[in-house]
Amino acid sequence: MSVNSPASPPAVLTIAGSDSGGGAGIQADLKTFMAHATYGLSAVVALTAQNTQSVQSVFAVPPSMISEQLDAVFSDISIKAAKTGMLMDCATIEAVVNAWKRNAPGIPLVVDPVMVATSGGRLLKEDAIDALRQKLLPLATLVTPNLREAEVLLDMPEHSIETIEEMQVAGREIGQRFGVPVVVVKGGHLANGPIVDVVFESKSQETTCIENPRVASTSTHGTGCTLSAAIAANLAKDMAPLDAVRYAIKYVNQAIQAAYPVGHGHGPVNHAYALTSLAIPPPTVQTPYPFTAYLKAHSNGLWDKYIRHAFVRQAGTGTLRRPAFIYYLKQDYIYLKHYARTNALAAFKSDTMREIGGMADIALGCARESELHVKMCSDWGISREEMENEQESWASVAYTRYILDKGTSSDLLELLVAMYPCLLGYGEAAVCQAEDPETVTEGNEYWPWISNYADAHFQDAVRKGRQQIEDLVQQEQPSQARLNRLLKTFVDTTALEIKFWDSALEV
Ligand SMILES: Cc1ncc(COP(=O)(O)O)c(N)n1
Repeated sequence: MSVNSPASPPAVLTIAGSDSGGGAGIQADLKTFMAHATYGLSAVVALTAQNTQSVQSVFAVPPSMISEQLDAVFSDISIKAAKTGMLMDCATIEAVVNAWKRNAPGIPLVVDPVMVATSGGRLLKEDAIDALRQKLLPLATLVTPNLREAEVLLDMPEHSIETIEEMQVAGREIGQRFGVPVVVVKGGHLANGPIVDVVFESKSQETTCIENPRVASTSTHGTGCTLSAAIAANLAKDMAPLDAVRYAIKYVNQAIQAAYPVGHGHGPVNHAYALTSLAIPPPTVQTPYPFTAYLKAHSNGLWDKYIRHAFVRQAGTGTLRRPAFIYYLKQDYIYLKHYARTNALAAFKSDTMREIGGMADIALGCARESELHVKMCSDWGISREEMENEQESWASVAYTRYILDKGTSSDLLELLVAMYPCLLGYGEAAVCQAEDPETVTEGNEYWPWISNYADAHFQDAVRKGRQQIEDLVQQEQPSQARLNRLLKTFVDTTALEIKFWDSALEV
C-alpha cells in the first residue's frame, strides 16, 4: 500500500464454475464486479471446457480444494457480499455450505440456481437439486431462478409457470418454502413483449414487477451469471435489495445492447460497456536536446576517436608523411564530388527555398574545397589530370555510397544525419588542432588544409547544418525506434570517416 492509497472498494466473492469461453461463470462475475467498481474474488468449484456454442466437458474441483479457497479468502479479506453460480453436484454444495457456516461471514449471499447452460449442457446434477434446496437456499439472502429453475425448485412440471401472475405466485412460494428473504423470478423466457422480472420480498410480503424492453439479440450467454453478480456487487455497496435488483437488471439490459460479436454461437454480453478505456497515455519519448550532442554522446567513444584521429593530429603537428597526405587529398577530391552530390540530393529533398539554397551553398562549398586540394597537390607537382584519374578507394566507395543510399532510401533527416559526421567532424577536428598549443602553424605545409575548416566560413556552415537537424528532430518528435535508427546511421558514418583516415595512414 502506498502513502496515497485510495479507499478500498467493497470486496465481492463469486463461488462458481469457470467458463473457458469467458462469457459466463467466474469470468462473467469478475468482469461484472469490476464494472461495478468493486473488488472481485473467486472460489472456483468446477472447470468447463466451453465456448459460445456448447459445454464440451466439465471437471469438478475436489471439495477439499473448494473449502481451502473459501477459508483462504474469508480468513484474510473483508468480503461484503457473495454469490454462487454453477455448483455441479452434492459434494460441491456441501463443501460450499460447510465453509460458509464455518466462516459465518454474515454477509448477503446471492444464489443463482444454475442448472442447465443456455447452450444445453447440464451444470447441476439431478441428484444435487435437493441439496441446493435444503442446504444452500436457507443460507441465501436472494435467489435468482429463471422460469425453468423456479419450476424445478418447486417440483412443478415444465412450463407450468407461463404468466406474470404465475411468476408472482412462484416467487412467493420459493421465498416462503425455503426461507429466502428476496426471490427474483426472471421472466426472460416468457414469449414476446417486454421482459418482466418479478421480485418477492419476504419482509414486506410484496411482489414488484420490473419491466424492461426486450432486446433482440443472440448475445445472451452468461446473462444469469452477470445479473446475480451485479446484484451481489450492488448489495456490497449497501443498496436496498430492490434497488440492487433494479440496477442490476438495467446493467444486463444495456450490456446486451452493447454486445459485440464473439464466437459462432450465443455470444457474451459486453460487461465493460460503461467503462472508459485506460486513461494512461502511451509512453512518450523525450526528444533528446540538443540532438546532435546526444548523437555524439551515444557513439560509444567513436566520435572522440574520429575527431582526435592520428591523421589530423599528425597534420596539426606537421609530422604527417607526405605520401599519406597526398593519397588522402586525391581520395578526398573524389569524396568531395560525391559529398556535393549528397548535398544536391538533400536540396532535392528540402521543402523551402531557404533550405534548398542552404544545401546548394554547401555543394558549392565542396567545389571550392576541392580546388584547395588541387592547389595543394599542384604545389607538390601533382596535376589536376592525375587527380581526376585517381582510382577511388574502397573506403571512399563505402562511405560515399552509404550516405547516398541513406539519401535515396530514407528521408531528409536521415540523409542529413548521415552527412553530419563529415561536416561537424571536420569543423571540430580543425578547431581541436587550432586550439592545441602543440599545433604548428608556421611552416606546416598541412596547416592551410586545417585552417580551411577552422575558419569562420566553414564553422558557419557547421552551425547551419546542426540547426537544420535540430529543427527537423524537434518538429518530428521521433519515436524511440526512429531515434535508434538515426543514431545507428550517425555511428556508421562516423566509423566510415575513421576508416577513410585509417586508409590514408596505411599508405
Ligand atoms: C461455468 C458456467 N456457469 C454458468 C453458466 C450458465 O450461463 P448460461 O446459461 O448463459 O450458459 C455457464 N454456461 N457456465
